[in-house]
Amino acid sequence: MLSLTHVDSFYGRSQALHDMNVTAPKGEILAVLGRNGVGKTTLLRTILGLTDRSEGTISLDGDEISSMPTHDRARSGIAYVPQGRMIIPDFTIRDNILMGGFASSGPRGIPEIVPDLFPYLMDNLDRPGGVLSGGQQQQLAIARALACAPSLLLMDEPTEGIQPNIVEQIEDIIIRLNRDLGLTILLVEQNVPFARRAASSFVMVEHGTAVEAGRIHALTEDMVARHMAI
Ligand SMILES: Nc1ncnc2c1ncn2[C@@H]1O[C@H](COP(=O)(O)OP(=O)(O)OP(=O)(O)O)[C@@H](O)[C@H]1O
Repeated sequence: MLSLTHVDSFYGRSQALHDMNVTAPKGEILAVLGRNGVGKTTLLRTILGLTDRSEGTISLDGDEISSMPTHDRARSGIAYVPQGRMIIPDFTIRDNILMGGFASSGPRGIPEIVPDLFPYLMDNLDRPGGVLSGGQQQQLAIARALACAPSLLLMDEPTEGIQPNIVEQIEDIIIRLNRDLGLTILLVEQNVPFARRAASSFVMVEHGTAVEAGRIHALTEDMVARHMAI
């Protein structure tokens, strides 16, 4: 289980998270919902220690991680699929995947599940990452995250900017990562129907804090309208 208790987080002097409390049960998907700019990405970055400073408690499976440097948080089993995917275009698909393994202390290589989940990537390991479509790059970003053998995956709008006919494939893969591999996933998502389909629980973020949270069936249309409508 991941839990954040009374977490504040800062970029320089600017405070982006205020008294944030979040619980992500082990082996479940937690949907992180809210409008643009409310602090969802900052929440993921804070869990990894990537903001300038944070206060409060962050614990993963009972271990306090908030004083650890980012590389130790990655070693403790946290992987990140960032918004925009951040593929290195001149690196091959193979090297982009292997790069993820350097974040872990375990064996390095292409994760066993990759051929099954992403046959196209396996068939094109020597092609540069930059030639891939948005959907294929998202697959690559997920494969790279899996290369550090994580127990917790932080995913930032994984279907954003992807062709509609590929979105469903990515969604199914995210659900498989949870159901088949047992990964705990924090899923930042604007697509509420997908969040309802995939997640067991949700947290609604506004002004850098959690304003609603609960099991996914408790997410009402009224909450969505109040906190997500533009
Ligand atoms: N590197 C940064 N330096 C300073 N302020 C930042 C930085 N990144 C984000 N912020 C500010 O922190 C607040 C939260 O931004 P964040 O990107 O976490 O929101 P978000 O909910 O993920 O939005 P989006 O859906 O647009 O990514 C915003 O006010 C933003 O301007």
